[in-house]
Amino acid sequence: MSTTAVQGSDPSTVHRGAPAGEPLLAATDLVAGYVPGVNILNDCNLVVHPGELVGIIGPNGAGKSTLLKALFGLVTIRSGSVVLKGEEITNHRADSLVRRGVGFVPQTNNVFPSLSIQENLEMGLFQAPKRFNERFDFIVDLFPVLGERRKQRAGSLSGGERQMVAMARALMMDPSVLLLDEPSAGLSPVRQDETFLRTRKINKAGVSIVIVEQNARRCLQICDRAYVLDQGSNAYSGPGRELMNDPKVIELYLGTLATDVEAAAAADRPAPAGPAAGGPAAGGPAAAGGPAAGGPAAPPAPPAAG
Ligand SMILES: Nc1ncnc2c1ncn2[C@@H]1O[C@H](COP(=O)(O)OP(=O)(O)OP(=O)(O)O)[C@@H](O)[C@H]1O
Repeated sequence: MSTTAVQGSDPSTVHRGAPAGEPLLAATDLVAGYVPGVNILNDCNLVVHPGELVGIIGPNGAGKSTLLKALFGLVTIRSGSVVLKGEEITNHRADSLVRRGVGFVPQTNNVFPSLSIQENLEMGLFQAPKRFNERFDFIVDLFPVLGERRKQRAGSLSGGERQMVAMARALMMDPSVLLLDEPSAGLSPVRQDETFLRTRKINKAGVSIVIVEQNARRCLQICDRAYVLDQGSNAYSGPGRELMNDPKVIELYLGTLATDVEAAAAADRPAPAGPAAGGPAAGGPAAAGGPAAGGPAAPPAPPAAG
């Protein structure tokens, strides 16, 4: 089945493949931006149903990170609405969103390097410290290594391990939906794989997830549904594996099929032209927003990921 290009904001095309029933999170016709008069999101739509893992992919500068930040109150929404569990949360402050069940993991500066793993997790629960033992048990069930190494300084961890701590910190408040901003960025391929598996594991534990990713193929492999954003609007949407095999999405956003490259290599001829596989080149503007808002002050930048 080929994927439907999104036309206007007809929910049946904008949210193709979405389960029936009341969504957990629904963003409708969002217009948002940083500079007065310049909109980065243009009538952007997204729904997340309970238990879903939803991906957001698209070229550099498409507005993927901006969409997450708008959902989390870090970028002002100029028009449109965000509804969580039937309740309007448009432009609510991040700390209030955290209390209501929205977790956010920024792309960078997302751990306190001078604090231990346990202290980082305590920071994630500063609005409800009495729940520490219960939530810590949940985290250690998911990621046993965090229990074994709870006294280790976060700054001494590898990039992939720091991402794990950042996700765990956001999970401490028991969110119903977790927003992940490019968790694989800057990691080696092996660490990226681990990060995608961890994301899936968190989702299987019952947490709905919205994940923004540069690594479009891996993202489509793990997510239930995905949205392709282009210039701040929905371009395509559908089940992850359908999008991955849709010729238009491949041509515009995913690049040459790996199988084409393999076949070309075997035949010792150039692969078909197209953008680099794995999505457009990284190196877009640095994401604004800093550490998970709704939490304590910004931790200093962690050492380079590895
Ligand atoms: N803090 C900011 N102030 C002004 N403009 C910004 C800010 N952050 C991002 N932008 C602009 O918003 C647009 C969308 O950026 P955004 O980071 O949301 O895109 P993206 O799809 O996540 O891209 P990438 O994959 O490169 O991270 C870009 O044109 C960018 O320059």
